[in-house]
Amino acid sequence: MPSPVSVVCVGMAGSGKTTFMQRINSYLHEKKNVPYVVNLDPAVHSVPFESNIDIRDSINYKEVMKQYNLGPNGGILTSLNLFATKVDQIISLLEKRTSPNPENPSAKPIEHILVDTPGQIEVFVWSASGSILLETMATSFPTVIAYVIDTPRASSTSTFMSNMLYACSILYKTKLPMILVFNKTDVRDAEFAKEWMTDFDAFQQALRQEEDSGAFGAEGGAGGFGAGSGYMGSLLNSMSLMLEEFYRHLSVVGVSSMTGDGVEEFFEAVETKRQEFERDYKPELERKKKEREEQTASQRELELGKLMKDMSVSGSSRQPPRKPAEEPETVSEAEDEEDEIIKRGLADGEDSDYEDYVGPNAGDDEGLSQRYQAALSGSQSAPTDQDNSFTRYLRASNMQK
Ligand SMILES: Nc1nc2c(ncn2[C@@H]2O[C@H](COP(=O)(O)OP(=O)(O)OP(=O)(O)O)[C@@H](O)[C@H]2O)c(=O)[nH]1
Repeated sequence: MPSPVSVVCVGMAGSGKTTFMQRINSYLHEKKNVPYVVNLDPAVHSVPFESNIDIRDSINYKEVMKQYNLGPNGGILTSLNLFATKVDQIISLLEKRTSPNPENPSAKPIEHILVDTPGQIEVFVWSASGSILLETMATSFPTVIAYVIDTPRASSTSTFMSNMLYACSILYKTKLPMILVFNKTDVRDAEFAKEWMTDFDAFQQALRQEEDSGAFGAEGGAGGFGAGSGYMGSLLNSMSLMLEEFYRHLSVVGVSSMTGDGVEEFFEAVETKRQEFERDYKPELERKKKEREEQTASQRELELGKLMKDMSVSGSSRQPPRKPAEEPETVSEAEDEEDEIIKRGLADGEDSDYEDYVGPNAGDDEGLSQRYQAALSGSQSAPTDQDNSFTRYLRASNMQK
């Protein structure tokens, strides 16, 4: 059985993300292939579908704004940051729900995880918490980005190009397979967009038509805009050439979230991208994960080494005490000496007791080092009481749904 795929919907405010989520959710319900729905938008008033995990259940966005004295975007960002601290519990919950249930083997395991994100796209895509959530998700499940575009509003060459550049930057940032969803096809068919992405001449022709109609300003005008020779025209031209390579890595579908047109095609694209993820992205992600783990392990080793060194400096008798004959010659030397005296706990400057002190020997160092190793590795994996209570909370809220 193929592994469950996670579909993360991103898109500019008003592109129809939520309506699209509602549509694909109801499509899967119709197919008796019930998805697992995650809402990551803390500021949304009401969602027209049921979420299994909802950021709003654990984070009160309005309260976050008030407590941290933040504006709307800062509030969303901080809410996401708070939520991201519990990403491990969320992933283990998702893993549990997507694997076969031993108590009910006939129950169909979840095949799709649908994730809705905040309308302020940059708050999610360019924030550390957004990256953490996406990366962690991608290390557990094949993850696909569905970038929703408002087709009627992308029908001029310049807005189309702005949208493509935005999509390109998201692809570059997330490094995940992407599907371009041209939404609202009941208002404007997406054929023009597909054509512009595959046929450079068609895009050039549309560009020329817009220039001729004066869309970028009159010929010989202040900006020098004009037929064929204008700044905007040549910029759009070279950008569309540059984006050719980017287009090749995308799946493009036209959808109407209103009528449901194109939804089947969308899920075909999801399947193609899931396979692509397994083939191309997963090995790269695993290589990076291994690299990070190795880095963390060597960093931990380094910290441990430093810790052991510090302990032997402050606690052992390896450092010979300064001879009383050596008088300090400068103020800083005098201060250093005073520090030394405080360290030894000999306020009167006599160091006879200090000579008697026996620091930890090499065998003890080793034992201590092992104990620290154990403690450090333990602190990485053992869930705290707080973690457990959050998991219980998530489970409870999930059961109610
Ligand atoms: N005609 C038409 N309108 C649509 C379609 N999808 C969404 N809309 C409309 O577009 C508007 C915005 O839709 P939303 O789903 O709220 O968009 P959103 O991207 O979630 O918006 P934010 O919550 O601000 O991020 C609403 O008025 C929808 O009714 C569609 O396929 N066709």
